[in-house]
Amino acid sequence: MESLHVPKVLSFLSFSNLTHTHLSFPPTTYLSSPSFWKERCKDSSLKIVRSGIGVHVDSNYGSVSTDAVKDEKGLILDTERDDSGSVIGFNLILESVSGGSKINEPCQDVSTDRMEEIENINGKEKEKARSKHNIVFVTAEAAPYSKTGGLGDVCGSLPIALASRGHRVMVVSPRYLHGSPGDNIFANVSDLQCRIKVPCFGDAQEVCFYHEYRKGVDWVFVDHPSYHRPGNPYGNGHGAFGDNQFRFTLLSHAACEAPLVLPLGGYTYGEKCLFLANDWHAGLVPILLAAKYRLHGVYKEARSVLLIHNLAHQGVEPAASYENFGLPSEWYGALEWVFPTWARTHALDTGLAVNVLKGAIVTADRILTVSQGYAWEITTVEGGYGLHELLSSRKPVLNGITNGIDIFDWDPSLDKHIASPYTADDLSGKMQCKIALQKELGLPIRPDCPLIGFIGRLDYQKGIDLIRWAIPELMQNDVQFVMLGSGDLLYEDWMRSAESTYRDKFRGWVGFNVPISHRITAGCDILLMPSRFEPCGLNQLYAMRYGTVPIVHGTGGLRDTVQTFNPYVQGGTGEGTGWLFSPLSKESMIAALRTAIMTYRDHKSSWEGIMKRGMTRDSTWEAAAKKYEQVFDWVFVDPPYIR
Ligand SMILES: Nc1ncnc2c1ncn2[C@@H]1O[C@H](COP(=O)(O)OP(=O)(O)O[C@H]2O[C@H](CO)[C@@H](O)[C@H](O)[C@H]2O)[C@@H](O)[C@H]1O
Repeated sequence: MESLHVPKVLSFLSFSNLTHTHLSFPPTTYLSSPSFWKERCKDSSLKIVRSGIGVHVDSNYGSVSTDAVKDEKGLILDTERDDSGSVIGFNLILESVSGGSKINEPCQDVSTDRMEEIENINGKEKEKARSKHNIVFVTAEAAPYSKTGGLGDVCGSLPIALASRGHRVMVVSPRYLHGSPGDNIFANVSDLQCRIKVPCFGDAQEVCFYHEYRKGVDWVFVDHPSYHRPGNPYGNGHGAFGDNQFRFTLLSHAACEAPLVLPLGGYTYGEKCLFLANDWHAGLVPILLAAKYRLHGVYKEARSVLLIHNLAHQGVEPAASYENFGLPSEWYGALEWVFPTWARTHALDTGLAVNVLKGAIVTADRILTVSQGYAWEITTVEGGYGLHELLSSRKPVLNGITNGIDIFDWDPSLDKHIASPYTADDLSGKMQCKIALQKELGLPIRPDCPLIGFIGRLDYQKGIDLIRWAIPELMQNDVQFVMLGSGDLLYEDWMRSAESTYRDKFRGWVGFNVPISHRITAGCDILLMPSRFEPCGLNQLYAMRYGTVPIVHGTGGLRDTVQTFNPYVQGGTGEGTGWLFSPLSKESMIAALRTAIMTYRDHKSSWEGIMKRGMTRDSTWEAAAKKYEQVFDWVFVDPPYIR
């Protein structure tokens, strides 16, 4: 997907300087808070127009703060002046209303109008969070603006769910332009006319911000020429972009500035916010909070949560590139990463590298993954990708919350991409979808023939090699098989050749196509997911919602979300929503498929029961959002992990 893929077994890395207890940096020699503002302003085209009790900062669009400044106890002091401007008193303002600052007005919370707008999303009263936070998602992808996989889906829908529960939510992501009609997705974003300079890669890099307020969420896009090129967010047909470290360093720096400098809806988010850093691309965010901002008295009340969607990608770069991050040199140890001898390329290779995700793990206030099963797996040698010891050391603050899905985007009764709508009460439309899919793909139209689907990145993670290995045997059965995916060129070529080998049974659609993914999800009877590891997995959730029965390897989030069919319980009606197989072998996968096909053919009512249980299962973000809120409450109870 992106950056360096870290070899699976890195169990004997140097862990010196890695854990919290090992983090020891020289005492800070940084300037106090007002001076820091001066420093920031030098870097970021903001300028101090007056200093004294308070700090006034001017940017391209106006003055950000007022006389208000935090004292040691976390209260806000607002000065009261007479007509001549002399200070005649101070007012204490409670923390709870210190959410952000309106340009040229005293600090106060987000406006009531705006809150009501957030509350009325989807036109119905929603259950509200007990305590509301200013939340800043930082992510390389957010659907519908950008998506290569599940990260985009989650960052496109979880923020909306949280906003609808009363939180103030901003998503910061790059403004990718590819020079294609797809760029139209940014048609409604507006230039905030805010340019800042961020210190990294040996210079002050200028970025600017675009914005769209949609579904209660502030979608903020960082703009820089390095985000404008053909391909996907991480690379093109020639592989990953060589400057991804630069592109995502920019993103993280810009995201840290956004709550301070962007007057969204008239108010900045302010310093008391919660950063949700997604995967390694945003991994610098918790590091910057600890290494730069907090040391200068900024973001002392902010917290960071690292949300791991996939531990296999860590943002590993040569050690010499450390200076590019714009971090103090004494923080090198937080990102230091040493490859084992066998993974080095030549005799003089010392194996020294820097690892952004590792840095985030040792600085974030809490860590989350996208299922409970995966939260445990990443603390094991097999699932930890070299980081298991470090993650184990942070177990007290490590949790897993299973992803939800966007139930409006993925709703078979409303889906505009599919041939015919259907519901759990009336499944007739599903057969129409199957016939339409067979027709579209040029397969023989055979309503009774089990149609098996696969959707996903053609990647080692997804067990695509197992499918390739199993296809000759599977194709001896009376089944049809449809695959949609892109990625590894070897497997793209194999899909094309399998199509000509099994003309009446196999179709391989090479590419990334959202409407087709909906049609496959609706038209197939079975969805196969032999993932080697799967932090959560979304396709099995979509499949169940569409009455398509998942057959999955029992790992991570797949094991947490799919329940194997058991016909002997519930008075003979059975329970379960699909089949889990284990171990990950061709034999066990084919055995599970055979069981499913036999059930499909010979036990129609059992099959319908499996479909309906899947369709009515709760996969909403609403349930997941409540669990996120619990973690948000915990993170604010604890002091910052690195102070
Ligand atoms: N060729 C194609 N055309 C159209 N759509 C395609 C496609 N290939 C994939 N998709 C779509 O991309 C998404 C993939 O989501 P997944 O959760 O299955 O995997 P991914 O590994 O990207 O995400 C990582 O992050 C997510 C989110 O946390 C975790 O669920 C997951 O386990 C983890 O690996 C789905 O919406 C799927 O339909």
